[in-house]
Amino acid sequence: MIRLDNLSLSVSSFPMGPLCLTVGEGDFFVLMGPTGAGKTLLLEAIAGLVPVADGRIFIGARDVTRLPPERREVGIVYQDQSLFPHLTVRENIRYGLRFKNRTGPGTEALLDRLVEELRIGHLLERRPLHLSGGERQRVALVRALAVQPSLLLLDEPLSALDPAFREEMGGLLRRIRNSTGATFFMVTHDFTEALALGNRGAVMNRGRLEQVGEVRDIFLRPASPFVARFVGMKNLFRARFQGPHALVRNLRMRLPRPQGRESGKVAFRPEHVEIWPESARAPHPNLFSGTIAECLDHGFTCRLTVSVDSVRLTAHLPAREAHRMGLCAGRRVTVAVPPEAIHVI
Ligand SMILES: Nc1ncnc2c1ncn2[C@@H]1O[C@H](COP(=O)(O)OP(=O)(O)OP(=O)(O)O)[C@@H](O)[C@H]1O
Repeated sequence: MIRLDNLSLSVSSFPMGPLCLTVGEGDFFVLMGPTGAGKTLLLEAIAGLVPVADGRIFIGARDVTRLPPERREVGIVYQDQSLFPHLTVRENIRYGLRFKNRTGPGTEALLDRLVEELRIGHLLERRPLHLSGGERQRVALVRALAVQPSLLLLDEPLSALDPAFREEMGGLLRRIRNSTGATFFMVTHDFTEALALGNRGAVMNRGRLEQVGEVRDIFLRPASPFVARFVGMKNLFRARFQGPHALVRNLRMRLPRPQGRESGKVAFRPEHVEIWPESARAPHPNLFSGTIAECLDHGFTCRLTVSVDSVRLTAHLPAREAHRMGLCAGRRVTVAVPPEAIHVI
């Protein structure tokens, strides 16, 4: 549905690309990356809002590289919502419909459904200035979805909503994507959102795509140390390989499979590290005795740092579990790292 063919942009002093990317029809694609990585710029390039220095952009079968935004047939929902300040909510939504020449009973029925589901019925006669950030975001979503674009570009569309409503709107976006078959391309900073909504995605860093693939793969099998750190793989170590084992300093860890090279990096998620009482016999090959160096309470979860010889392992546990076990700094524990949780980079 979207194909970027060696795309380069040069906006001010920020060089981007060359990028190659294919987003399939009907994908819910999530673009992640640290602040300033170039995510919004890429979205804007696809929409036709920033000039292309080199390469091509295809949407469907059409080469849209030189087409103006209004001829690309994409919807866009911005972080700052970009509603017309002098029009009411109703007029803002209708403007999009008229502009795209979408009329008829089907459109009216969809509009009614969207107004109801995004709960903006009571806002229709107001102007954007008199709406909260979350209300403006909902109006912008209705305006973009009402024209039934085959490609919808979303720049953090849920960021101004409270957590409960955010989850609900995420569910709504997924339902709309499923029922329309449209392709969604969404920038997000929220990992939970990326995992819950996206089927495919990418991580961007300094104007380049570090990894493209299934969202779960990005979180479980990062392709580079940068992606591993970005997606929260707190345990990332240099290692030497000996057949099916990795040596991280003095720790010998069993790997899921033998490695054909001498050295590299191993990474595993803190959520996959298990903490057992010192005396327990955990059913794992990778068991290490250590001392809790730090126990940080995050409310519903605890982050533990455990010193095992000179290696510091990080584990995330449900807070209830950590309290039940009486975990605190100085306690001796057994740490288990399931081999299948270890990813080799
Ligand atoms: N119109 C512009 N003119 C010049 N520089 C720009 C323009 N838009 C963005 N930039 C610069 O390009 C870089 C990438 O910006 P971009 O907004 O794409 O980042 P981002 O990944 O979306 O960040 P965030 O997550 O903070 O929204 C930044 O250094 C920014 O200052």
